[in-house]
Amino acid sequence: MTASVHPLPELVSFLDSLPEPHILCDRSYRILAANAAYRANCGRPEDLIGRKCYEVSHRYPVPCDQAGESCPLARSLISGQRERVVHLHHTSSGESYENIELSPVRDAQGEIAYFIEKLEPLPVARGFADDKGLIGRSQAFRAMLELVARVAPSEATVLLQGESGTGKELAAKAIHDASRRADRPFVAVDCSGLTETLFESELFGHEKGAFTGANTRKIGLVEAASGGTLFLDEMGDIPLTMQVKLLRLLETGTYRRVGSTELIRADIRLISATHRPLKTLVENGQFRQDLFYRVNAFPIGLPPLRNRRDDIPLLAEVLLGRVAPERKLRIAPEALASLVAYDYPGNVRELRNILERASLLCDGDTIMPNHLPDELLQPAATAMDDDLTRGNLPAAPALTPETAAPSDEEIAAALRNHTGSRKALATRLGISERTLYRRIKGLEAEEGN
Ligand SMILES: Nc1ncnc2c1ncn2[C@@H]1O[C@H](COP(=O)(O)OP(=O)(O)OP(=O)(O)O)[C@@H](O)[C@H]1O
Repeated sequence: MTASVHPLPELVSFLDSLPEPHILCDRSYRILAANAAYRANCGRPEDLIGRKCYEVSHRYPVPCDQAGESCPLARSLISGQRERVVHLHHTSSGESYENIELSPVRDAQGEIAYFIEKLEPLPVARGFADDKGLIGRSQAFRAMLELVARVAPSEATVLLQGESGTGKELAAKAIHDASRRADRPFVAVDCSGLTETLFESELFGHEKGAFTGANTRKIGLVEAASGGTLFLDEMGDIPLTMQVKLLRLLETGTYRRVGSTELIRADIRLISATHRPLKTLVENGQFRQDLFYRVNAFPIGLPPLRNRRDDIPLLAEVLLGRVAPERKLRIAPEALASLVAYDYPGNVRELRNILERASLLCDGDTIMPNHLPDELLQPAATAMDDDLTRGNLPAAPALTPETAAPSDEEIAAALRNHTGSRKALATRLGISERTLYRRIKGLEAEEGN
């Protein structure tokens, strides 16, 4: 039986028949009824009925829009229609992201009298207890998550744009997991690692004898992803000649294996990612405009970590639990202050690496400043001077999608001067480690010519 204080028996019994958690509120945010699914999720009737929805879900003393979040009830009162938002809610299993759908219910005079709120857990971020999901609470992160949640159930082609280590692959996987294709394959392809000749046969497969070394017939990644999602990472690195083939696949929905004349129908959803500004590449003639419009149907920007600094304490805590699950490590306030002040050219990946290293250096249960790398402990200018005296590269300005990738000369100079690991160098250049390897390979090939 639905718990309620309201004499609306038909509506209340209808709510109780619904499997998803639902509540009925009045215009002043008061919960009038909660169905069984909601009570199982969020608490006993005496803790719910008559209380304000923002107190129950958020533990806020004021409505969400006065606490810096968007409030679907306030929005619905203005728009007069159904509103959807993504909120972080307190549930019986801890904090978790929920899709909230709020529908107004009108009285006989046509005035909005009540609201029905439906809650659905968001498969794109199953809460922080999950060992893989996206983590964040900041405004910039929520705006990104809301787009991810909205586009996931559709078939739209998505372009994820953001610096290296901002979580593009994690977001792509989240979209796949929340889509109708979730139980089919998610196939990730690193386009920067593929040479021109490999690109076509890897993507489309080849027939036996199609070229020297093709001893057997091989299915391509498009076929392997059939029914699921194909994730093309580092889309900006696809050579122009291959862009034509990709465009044809997207336009016709068909492709041919190398060495075959048979047309095969592709059943994939495409998600691509880039840390390079595709628009600038189009202007420079390095990326086809027609392909750009195809892949850019639904762009989502992933914010760099330094633009969502308020997420660092939460990220640090959850990531520490992920890198050292068997230990109960905590972070000393001084160490946390250094973590929050740092700029993270390598974004969340760099934070994760810093925490992994700190957990290995820490014998006790508290991460102290001396477990953190030097560059976090010095003011920016001092860190840079120090680096210069050691002959290391000064921290490169972090690459944003608006700025260019480092030139070959910059990479060659960085390689000559850098004494640390390749991982550290990639971080400083603001590119992923695999991109650095590819660029070094390119430089070596040039030197060999
Ligand atoms: N919001 C986040 N919450 C939790 N972990 C994250 C988040 N963003 C990134 N990470 C972690 O940071 C690392 C890098 O993430 P990911 O590979 O998705 O980044 P990327 O943008 O695809 O990087 P690249 O452009 O270099 O391929 C992974 O270990 C991932 O789990």
